[in-house]
Amino acid sequence: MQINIAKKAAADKAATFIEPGMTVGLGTGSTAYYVIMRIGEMVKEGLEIRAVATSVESEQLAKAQGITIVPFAAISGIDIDIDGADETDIQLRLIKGGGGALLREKIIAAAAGRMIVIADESKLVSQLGKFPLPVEIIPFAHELTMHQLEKLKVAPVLRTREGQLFITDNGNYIADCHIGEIAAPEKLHAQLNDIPGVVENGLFIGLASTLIIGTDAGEVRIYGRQD
Ligand SMILES: O=C[C@H](O)[C@H](O)[C@H](O)COP(=O)(O)O
Repeated sequence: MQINIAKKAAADKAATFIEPGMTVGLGTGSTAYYVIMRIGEMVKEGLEIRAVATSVESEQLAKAQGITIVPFAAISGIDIDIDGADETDIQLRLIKGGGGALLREKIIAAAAGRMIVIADESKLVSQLGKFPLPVEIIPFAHELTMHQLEKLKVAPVLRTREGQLFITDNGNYIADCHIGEIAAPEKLHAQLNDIPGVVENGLFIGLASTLIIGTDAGEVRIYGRQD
């Protein structure tokens, strides 16, 4: 596999914020892949941490790297969560869920003392919305839920994979909403989650405190909390 220098640079920097004894939230996606690999190296070098994962895929990758995954019943909190994003603005508002992991990602981000977002430069936008906003909906009467989404004029399209409906780790569907520029993300977030049948949407607002952008030259820029 060809290494993505920008994603790896952001991930390697994020891993430096991990301290011994921490409980770490592991994100999902091609950028989170690099941080899981880096944490795996650190564990092999003697770092003692425990982790929880935001997807089955990340849990399997972490275990394969020797990272200890603990059950949620065994922890009282999460010190740090490191995850990617499909889009981020300068205020650290995010669109997530391109890989379908948004619900578990948001549960873990909300429970974490700190969320660090890692991304390459292409993810940093002046206004959210070019990337279709993923909305997780339950299968029961999903046709009705889709009608409710249509009333909001968000142009929802049920996600498919290889001709079949995409199913999340939670057994739900994803409606990708083709909105264009989202003028008021906070308002839209509330409107979407007000629809019965919507489990969660991919707008992450007020959750991230640090954004690490990696560049193709292998450098990083940090936004938000720096320490
Ligand atoms: O559901 C997937 C997650 O929200 C990912 O964090 C997001 O899609 C970014 O993934 P990637 O780093 O592969 O662009």
